[in-house]
Amino acid sequence: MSHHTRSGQGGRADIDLALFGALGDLSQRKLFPALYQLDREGLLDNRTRLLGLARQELDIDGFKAKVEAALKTYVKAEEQDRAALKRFLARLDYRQLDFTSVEGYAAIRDWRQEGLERPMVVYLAVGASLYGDICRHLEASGSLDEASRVVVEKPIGFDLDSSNEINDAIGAVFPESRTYRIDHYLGKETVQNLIAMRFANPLFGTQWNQNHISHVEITVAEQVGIEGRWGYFDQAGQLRDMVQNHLLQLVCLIAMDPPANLDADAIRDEKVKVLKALRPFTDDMLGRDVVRGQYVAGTINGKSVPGYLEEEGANTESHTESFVAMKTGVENWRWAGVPFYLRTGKRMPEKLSQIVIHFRQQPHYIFDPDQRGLAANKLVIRLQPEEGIALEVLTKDSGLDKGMRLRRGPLHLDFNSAFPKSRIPDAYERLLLEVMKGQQYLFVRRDEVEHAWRWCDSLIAAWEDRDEAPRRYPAGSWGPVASIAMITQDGRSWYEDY
Ligand SMILES: NC(=O)C1=CN([C@@H]2O[C@H](COP(=O)(O)OP(=O)(O)OC[C@H]3O[C@@H](n4cnc5c(N)ncnc54)[C@H](OP(=O)(O)O)[C@@H]3O)[C@@H](O)[C@H]2O)C=CC1
Ligand SMILES: O=C1O[C@H](COP(=O)(O)O)[C@@H](O)[C@H](O)[C@H]1O
Repeated sequence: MSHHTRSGQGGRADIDLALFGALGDLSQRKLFPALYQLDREGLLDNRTRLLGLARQELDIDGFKAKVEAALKTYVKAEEQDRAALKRFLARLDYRQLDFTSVEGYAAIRDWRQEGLERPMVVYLAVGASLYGDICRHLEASGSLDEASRVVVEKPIGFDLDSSNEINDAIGAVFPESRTYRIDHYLGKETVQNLIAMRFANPLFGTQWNQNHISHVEITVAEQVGIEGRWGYFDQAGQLRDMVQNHLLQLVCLIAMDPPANLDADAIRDEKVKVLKALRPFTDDMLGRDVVRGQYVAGTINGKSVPGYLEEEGANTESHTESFVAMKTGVENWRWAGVPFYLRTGKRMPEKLSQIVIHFRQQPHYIFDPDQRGLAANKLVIRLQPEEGIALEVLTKDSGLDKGMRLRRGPLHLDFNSAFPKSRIPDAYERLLLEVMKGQQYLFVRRDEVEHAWRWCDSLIAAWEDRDEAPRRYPAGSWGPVASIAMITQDGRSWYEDY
């Protein structure tokens, strides 16, 4: 049986996992908790082993103590289960390793000897500058076989050229069919529901085009600032950090044509077509259709927070954007003339990720002329918090004195109350499980990364030519006033029923 399809006893994931950067932030905060949850849910094969790799000298007990502490911190108290924790810790092993030197990689090859009958997943929870070295050293040390898979984190580069270098280095060792590029937004429950909602419901399937949709809005607002990551973030900015990957993936899932089936490449082929059809930015659009912002000191939930230029390690000259809003479009038959308004920023009043599909009005209006603006449906897809989908519909206002007054109200599917018993898994749980099963549909293919960068690079080049300071916005606000003007100039507004 091929390693690719093997799923182990009872459909459980039967792999060995080697985790590079096992003591880093991502591993401790996200990956170990996700792996623990998979184990607790009975989704890991009894034989599955986890090897932590990091620079620190630690014995196995010291490593287990760190992982246990991370689980106690990052797993909800009611989900901590003594038996599951014991079983999980028993799977762990640890090797100290300098990732840049091939010496020491033999330890991975030796650890593999026990598990050769099942595939090894190599997870690179380290900066992308190390991906090339690690892949080469894994190969040179004989630690890999024809079934080994690699998982890599974002950001894949800083622009198209640097992403090509990184992808070439990975591709020299791992073929595309065994490379899993993470975009954790693809692991979020509601993001996957976009596929189910669009392609399983004829109601939406027939309406999903420029004949029926007037515009699309995507807001990904974060309450956090840059969380001590000045060194990385100031080089990147919100366009590279959030738009190039997460927001463009959301655009793809909203805009793509129906795939022929649910195979990874069928889905990814359709996403690539969307990325290729994104309207490129020209210089004259910059002032009108794009707003860059940077937060200054303000207040969130009654607490004062510093401005971007006062963050730890800041360089006070920086013009890096912590907010971006833009109007773009997908230039094809389905979406011609439908604006896609995107906005994302740090230090906004609340954490909120949502997509709003605005449907067109009826061709002929017969109700109160004062209510004309109300008369259209909106589909609100809430990614976080409180995952759910609401369809805003119009009904008659009740009461004898109301005549035929219209009233807006939601047909609402709140995942937590509709399906109270089902825990909504963290994105990393889903993604890790899919890698273990050898399924690639929730991972980003190389050409998706390339087209996304090509589009972003055109915008960045235009920004660099202008070298304008970003507009200021107070922390705790919804971004620069210009981002509101950008949409009101089209006679629309950002959806505000939060
Ligand atoms: N943290 C997050 O929430 C997210 C992270 N990512 C991506 O995930 C990756 C990891 O991020 P994060 O966990 O935050 O980074 P960290 O810096 O916290 O972790 C990286 C780990 O790798 C170790 N390391 C670095 N170089 C070497 C080396 N030469 N030899 C051995 N060990 C080494 C570090 O060890 P030491 O501490 O000793 O230097 C550290 O433990 C990055 O690509 C990041 O962009 C993506 C999305 C979210
Ligand atoms: O990839 C990243 O995502 C987080 C936001 O993720 P979310 O799941 O909390 O919405 C962002 O804060 C970070 O800067 C970025 O690198």
